[in-house]
Amino acid sequence: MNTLLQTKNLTKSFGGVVALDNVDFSIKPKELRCIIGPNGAGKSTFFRCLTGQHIPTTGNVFFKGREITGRQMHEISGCGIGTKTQVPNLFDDMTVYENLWLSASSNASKNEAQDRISEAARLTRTESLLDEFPKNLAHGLRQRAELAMVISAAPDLVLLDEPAAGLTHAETCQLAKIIQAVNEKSAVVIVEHDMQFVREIADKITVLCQGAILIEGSAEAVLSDARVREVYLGRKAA
Ligand SMILES: Nc1ncnc2c1ncn2[C@@H]1O[C@H](COP(=O)(O)OP(=O)(O)OP(=O)(O)O)[C@@H](O)[C@H]1O
Repeated sequence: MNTLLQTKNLTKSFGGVVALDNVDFSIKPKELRCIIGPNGAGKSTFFRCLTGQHIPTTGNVFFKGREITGRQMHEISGCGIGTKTQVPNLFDDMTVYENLWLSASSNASKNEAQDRISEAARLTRTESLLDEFPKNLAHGLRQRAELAMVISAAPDLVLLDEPAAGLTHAETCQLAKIIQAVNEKSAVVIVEHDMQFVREIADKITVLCQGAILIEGSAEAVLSDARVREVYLGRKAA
């Protein structure tokens, strides 16, 4: 299987605003892709059309060759797509372990779920947090626990919406390493504003601008492209 996720002519309009305009996008299994773009480029809309938070106006989304266009979030996660939005997904009154158990046991036997939790905690370096309640965790630790919950379901694809938001520099560097470890098992698509984080982690980048793909390619080629500097990075990048 060469393509894990694919969109064809993906379009989303809000009244007269075309937020996403005929986007053809694809990623391979185990790929790590960052999606960047200026404010209003359509990044969140694209992310939400993949996760089931938005129903596309026209166009299609395929995952492992099966059409998933317009399916609900729980159906999409059941197909093997794990999503971490900016909205907290941990239950505050359950321990981190219990949260991970909910995710891991949804589609696995008891033993397998236990193994998945151990692996998710190891990859996200949350072993010492398993008995904690999420409400008592500082932002950076909570973000790691949230990621652990997502990967406890052993998804083939992990979608992350601005995972570095609100993190310190040290936490951001650590998150980059954690995501690279997660990427050894799953493909990862990241929508991100933090360019330092993108530079650190990105292998391949897709740039959205005015709802369409402006350019995509290796991080080096994309970040040095004049059009990208103009629309996204501006003079600061010079
Ligand atoms: N629910 C909505 N109703 C109306 N217009 C919307 C809605 N969501 C997004 N838009 C519009 O669609 C366009 C794309 O917005 P979107 O939030 O996807 O961009 P973005 O790249 O994620 O921006 P940002 O980086 O600022 O978060 C913008 O013009 C925005 O105003």
